Amino acid sequence: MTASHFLVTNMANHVVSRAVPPSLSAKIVGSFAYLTVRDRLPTILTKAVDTIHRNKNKFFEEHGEEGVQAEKRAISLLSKLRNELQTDKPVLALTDDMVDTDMWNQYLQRQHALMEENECPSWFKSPWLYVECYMYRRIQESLRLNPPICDFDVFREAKMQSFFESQQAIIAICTYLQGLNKNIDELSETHLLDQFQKLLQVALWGNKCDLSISAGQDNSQKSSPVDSLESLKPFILVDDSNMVWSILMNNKRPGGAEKLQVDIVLDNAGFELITDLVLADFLVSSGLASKIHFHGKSMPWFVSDTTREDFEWTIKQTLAANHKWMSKSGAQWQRYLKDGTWFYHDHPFWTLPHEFCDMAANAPDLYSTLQKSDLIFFKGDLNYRKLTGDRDWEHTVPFEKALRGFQPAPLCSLRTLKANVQVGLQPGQGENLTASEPNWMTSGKYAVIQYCRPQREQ
Ligand SMILES: O=P(O)(O)OC[C@@]1(O)O[C@H](CO)[C@@H](O)[C@@H]1O
Ligand SMILES: [Mn+2]
Repeated sequence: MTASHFLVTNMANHVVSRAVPPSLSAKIVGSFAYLTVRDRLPTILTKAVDTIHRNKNKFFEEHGEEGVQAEKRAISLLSKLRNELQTDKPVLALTDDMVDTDMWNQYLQRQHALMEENECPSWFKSPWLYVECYMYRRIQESLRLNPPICDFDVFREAKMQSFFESQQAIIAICTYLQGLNKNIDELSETHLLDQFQKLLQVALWGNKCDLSISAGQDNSQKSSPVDSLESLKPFILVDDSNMVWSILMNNKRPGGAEKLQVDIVLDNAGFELITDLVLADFLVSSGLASKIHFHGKSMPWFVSDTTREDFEWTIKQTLAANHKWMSKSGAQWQRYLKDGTWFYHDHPFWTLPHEFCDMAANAPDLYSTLQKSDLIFFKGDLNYRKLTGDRDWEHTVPFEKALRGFQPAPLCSLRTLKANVQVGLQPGQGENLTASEPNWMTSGKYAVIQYCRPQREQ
C-alpha cells in the first residue's frame, strides 16, 4: 500500500469513525441510561431475588435439601451482582460453561481494549447496551451455576401474569382475526391493505407491554386493541407501512415471488406475542406470505422477552382457552407449526450484547439465514437499539445509515420508543417533540414503523 493510499484509507476510516456517534452510557449523569442502571436494573435484580426466595418451598419439594442449598447460592450470587452494579465495580468474566460464554468473555476483552489505559469496563462507564444485556446474562449464570435449579426462569411468573391479565384484549384480537379469516379471500386489495395496516399497528402497540421498562409493574392490556388504533395514529412518528405493503404485494401479483418468507424477530411474551401470532396468521391466511419464521430468545431476557417455553406455552394456553375464537386461533397456530408453515428459532446471538451491524462477522450463520427472508420484522425497543447500535445519533440521520451495513433483507422495525435513540425523523420533528414532551423518547407513548430495503435492491 503506497503512503498516499494509506493516508487516504486512514482518513476515510477516521471520517467513518467520526461519523459514528458514541454509545449511550450511564457515564452521562442524569441520562436515561444512568437512571436505568442506577434505579431500574437494581429493582429488577431485587425482584429476581424475591422470586427465587418465594420458590424456596417448591425447590425443596422438587429437589429436597439440594434445592434449598441451590436457592441460597443463587440468591447470594444475585445479591453480589446487585452490589457490583450499584458500586460501579468492574464487569467480570462469566464462569459458567454455556454455548455463549466465550463470546461474552471475548466481548469483555474487546470492551477493555476500547477503554483508556488504566480503565476497565464497568457498569457506569461502559456502553448501556452492553451492561444491560450483561446483567441479564449474569442472572442466567447465577442459576446455571446452581443445579438443580439451572432451568428456573425468574421472569416466568411475571410473563404468565401479563398473559392472564390481558385476556379481554386477547379475546378481542382473536375474535377479530377469526372474523377476518372467514371471508379473507373476498377482500379487495384496498381492504386487504386496510386490514394489514390495522394488524400491523396492533402488533406495534403490543410492544407497549414490556416488563423491563416497568421493572415488572403491571402492564396488562385491558381494552380491545383494534378500537384504540385511530386515537393512537398521531403518535406514530414514522409510518413506512406502504413500503412494507409493496414487498408483500409482490407475492400476490402474477409472477410474484412464489414463496414469500417473512421473519419476525420477537420481543415480549404475553399480549405482544399474541399480536405477533395474529399478524403472522393474517399474512398466511391472506396469501401475502407462505412461510413465517419466528426468532425468540435462548434464555430469560429483559424480563418479558419470549423464550421457546413462552412461545409453546402461549399457543397451548390459547388452544386450551374456553373461548371459541381463542381456541380456534390456537388450534390453527399449532397446525402451522406442525405442517411447516411456521418455524421457531432461538439463535444465541439474540442474547449477546452485539450491535446488529456486528452480526455478519460474529454470527454469519444467522446472517445468512436472515438473507433468505423477503421481509424481516424487528419487534420492540431493544431490537431498535441494536439495529442502530444504541448510539447518540442526530434524529434526522437516515435509518439506513444508522444500520451501518446490517441489511440481510428488507426490514421493518415495529417499536414503541422506550430509550433515547431515534433516527430517520424529518428536520425539526425531534426538536418539536422535545419542546412539547421532553421524555418523548422514553415514555413508550410514541412509536415507529420504520423500513429499510438493502442497497443492492434499490
Ligand atoms: O425491547 P422492549 O421490550 O420493547 O424494551 C426493552 C426495554 O424496556 O429495556 C430497556 C430499558 O431497560 C430499553 O431497551 C427498553 O426500555
Ligand atoms: Mn422486551
